[in-house]
Amino acid sequence: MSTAAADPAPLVVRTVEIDDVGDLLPLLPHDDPATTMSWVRRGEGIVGWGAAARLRTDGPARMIEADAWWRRLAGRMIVRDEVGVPGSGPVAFGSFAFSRDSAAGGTLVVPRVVVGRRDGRSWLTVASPAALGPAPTLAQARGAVTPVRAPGAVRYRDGSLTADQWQAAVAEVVAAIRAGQVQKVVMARDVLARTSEDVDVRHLLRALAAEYPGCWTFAVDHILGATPELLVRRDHGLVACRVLAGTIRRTGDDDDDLRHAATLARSSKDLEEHELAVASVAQALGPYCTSFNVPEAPFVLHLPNVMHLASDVTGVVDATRGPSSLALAAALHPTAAVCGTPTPEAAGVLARAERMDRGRYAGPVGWIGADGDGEWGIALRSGVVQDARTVRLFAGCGVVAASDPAAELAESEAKLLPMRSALG
Ligand SMILES: C=C(O[C@H]1C=CC=C(C(=O)O)[C@@H]1O)C(=O)O
Repeated sequence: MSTAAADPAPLVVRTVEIDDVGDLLPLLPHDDPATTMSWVRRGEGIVGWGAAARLRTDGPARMIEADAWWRRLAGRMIVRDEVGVPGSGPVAFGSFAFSRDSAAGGTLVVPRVVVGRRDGRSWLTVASPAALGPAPTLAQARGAVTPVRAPGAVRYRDGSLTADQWQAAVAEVVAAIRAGQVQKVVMARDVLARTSEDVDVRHLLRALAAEYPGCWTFAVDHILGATPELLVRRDHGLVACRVLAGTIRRTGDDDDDLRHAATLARSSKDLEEHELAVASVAQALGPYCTSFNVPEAPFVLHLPNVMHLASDVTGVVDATRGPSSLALAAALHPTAAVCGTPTPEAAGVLARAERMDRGRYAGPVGWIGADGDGEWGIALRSGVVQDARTVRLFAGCGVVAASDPAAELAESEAKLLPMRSALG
């Protein structure tokens, strides 16, 4: 089921080129987690604020309904785009729950203002129901800017399970895998952060982007984070997915880390986890592609906190009649990197073992343009702003027959680190 504020009047969308803005994140004018949006990597991408149109969806068809709503809305817009690059012109940011049964559902938001930067070019997009007026300026579009605040002191407490309970749950899942019920299950846990000052999402986003420039720093409708995993990008018919599964922690010592990277690349436990994740992407994407490439072996992706086995899967779809980036995200979700193998059985096992609703964590997050192109990540290494001073952090680990609960707990702590250090 979906609800939009009303069937909105046709939006007028205007994009103009502006002087190089440098950093995008400092442009965000306010701290409202409902209407502060980001999709930024290595200083490029888009940020947005305000809401010219908004859709809320639920249930198994939450992404497909959102895709249809966007197609209808985009089809009725009056557009003047003087830049014509991915992310200019009309865009909607979205985030969707991991589970079809989650109360968290999904959201698509068309920001009132978007600022983008790509290949040295910067642009400003303004969307409103008004008639096409004079070209907007960045200062007008930002309006009143509030100062960025740090969250102050932070106290952490257990989420749905204590660390011991979570390790016991992982042990039960390992037993179920060894008994042949499933092959792989991704087990997640949550931790609650309580801050002494109100949370300003801009503070967290800037810290994440500074520490994890190679990740996509995202924010949409209360969830934010820095994810290394690209569920799908569609750009003029070219489709790309960055599949991650199989992890080792960084030690901080470069020589040790290089040795660990070599160990990871040979680890049969991690290679098994990774192969299952790649297979799930290949199976879901294959039917939509006219050609398709899956690398023979993964490479090791180095992040400041962990290293992952990574594979870049690419394909070609029909750019005019093929599925949109959001439809592809719907087809791919949930991959075995966040759910397990086989998908339905793993989803059942994790729902029982985790004893929590994952909400938007591990769901698709990203943006879509009027032509259906866009980028969708998996909302990992993330937190949900639950109220002014509470952020719920999440992290998960792929569990296979050879997994050890204590090692998985340590891995989940390493994956919580980006959000913990952003909180200060
Ligand atoms: C589920 C998460 O990570 C996935 C992505 C990369 C590596 C993973 C792993 O090695 O377990 C997980 O499959 C998470 O970060 O919350």
